[in-house]
Amino acid sequence: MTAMLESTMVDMEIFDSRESLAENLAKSIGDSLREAISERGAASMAVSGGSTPKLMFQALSQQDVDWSRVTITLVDDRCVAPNHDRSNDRFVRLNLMQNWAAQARFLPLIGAKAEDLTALMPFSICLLGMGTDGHTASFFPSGDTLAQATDPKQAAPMIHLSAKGAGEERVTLTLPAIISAKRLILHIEGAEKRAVLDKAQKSGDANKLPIRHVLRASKTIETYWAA
Ligand SMILES: O=C1O[C@H](COP(=O)(O)O)[C@@H](O)[C@H](O)[C@H]1O
Repeated sequence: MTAMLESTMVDMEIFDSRESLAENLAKSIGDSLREAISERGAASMAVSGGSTPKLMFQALSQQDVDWSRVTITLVDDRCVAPNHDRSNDRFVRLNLMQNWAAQARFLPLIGAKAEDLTALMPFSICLLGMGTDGHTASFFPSGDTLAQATDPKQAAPMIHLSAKGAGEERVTLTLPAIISAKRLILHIEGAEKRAVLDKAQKSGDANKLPIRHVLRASKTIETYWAA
């Protein structure tokens, strides 16, 4: 299914089960990583945390890729210790940096230097998630630096943000860093998130459903969804 919003194309791939989505998305990302390595000798990938990508990360970690040529960083993280149970860094290390993918290089977002992130851009893959409040990355409604984070002319690749609904202080890639990715993927699951995405594709205030900033600024976003 393809939906059009202004200049954005939302290509939605719908799966019968979350397991099938995880397998298919992992294979597709594996293909893109292999292609980037064969064309440029290296690949870079920015991934989201939360809970949704767990199964997909486990499948991706078993893909036959020359992981020693892949650098992985985060789309966003909570400013907590790397062993904290709400750390996206920890989530990625436990679920993605395993099996074959243990050979990949990991660049934690907390403490990353702007030049180290810029060196990875444009990312071969940028994998986004979305909360039921319409946040993506750490673009939270009412975030104190939401305007700077979503400024299409923002030169910094990452920024700190605090918001009432976000819990801890956050660090997030900025909009230009996200939408410049060669492949931009949104992975969401469940009827509630599907309804939020449907709503976000209609006109309305982007600061209230911040996924709209990405939808409106990117040309194409591949969306993977399962109930
Ligand atoms: O806060 C966050 O939430 C989103 C969505 O997480 P999920 O648990 O609903 O999958 C996630 O994409 C983001 O990386 C995370 O920091």
